[in-house]
Amino acid sequence: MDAALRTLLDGLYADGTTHDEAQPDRLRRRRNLEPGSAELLTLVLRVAGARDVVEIGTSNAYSAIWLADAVRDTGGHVLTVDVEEWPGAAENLARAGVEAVVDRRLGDGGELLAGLPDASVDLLFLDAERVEYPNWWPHPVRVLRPGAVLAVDNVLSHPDEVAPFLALVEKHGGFESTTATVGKGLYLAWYRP
Ligand SMILES: C[S@@+](CC[C@H](N)C(=O)[O-])C[C@H]1O[C@@H](n2cnc3c(N)ncnc32)[C@H](O)[C@@H]1O
Repeated sequence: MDAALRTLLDGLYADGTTHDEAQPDRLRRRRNLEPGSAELLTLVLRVAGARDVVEIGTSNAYSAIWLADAVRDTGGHVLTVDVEEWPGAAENLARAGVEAVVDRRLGDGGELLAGLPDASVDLLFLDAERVEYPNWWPHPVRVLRPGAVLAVDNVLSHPDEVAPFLALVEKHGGFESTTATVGKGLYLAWYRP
């Protein structure tokens, strides 16, 4: 990542932290991915050579910018979806100069996944309302290509909320996984069906 983009991202993260500290309603907070988690996730993306990347939970596009910068190295693109139009999302993608590799949609993550073809995604990042993930089954796994990466944030900060989804993944089988003790806990799994 070039220094100018990192400066922009650091500014967005700092602004988001200030914003969220002053916002009592959890659902109105931006809840941006922690920088350490973004660094690890995008390193994994690059090492995996992931090209078709899907993010559920755009917020103001902080993590989408990280993903977009990484897919420029793999020749890929990012499809990111959110149920809400967050202030700043479009502007932030433009400021970062990554619009060409990002398809930003408004809608439900589960519906988006249900509409994707089988085995069409190289990296799926789930960063939305965690208790909804089991309702999306089997699509989070159905859409993964062999060798794809499944990433889920907040695994250590909200273990009870992600447990039902991770239990489905475990029961399905075919994953080599770990939870990185970075940020709020980033679950990373490699898919070998
Ligand atoms: C933790 S924030 C995402 C943060 C973002 N990934 C970042 O790092 O900047 C969670 C987001 O999920 C969105 N969301 C909640 N339920 C959703 C759903 N069913 N489908 C898509 N997005 C959803 C919320 O509107 C919110 O913007």
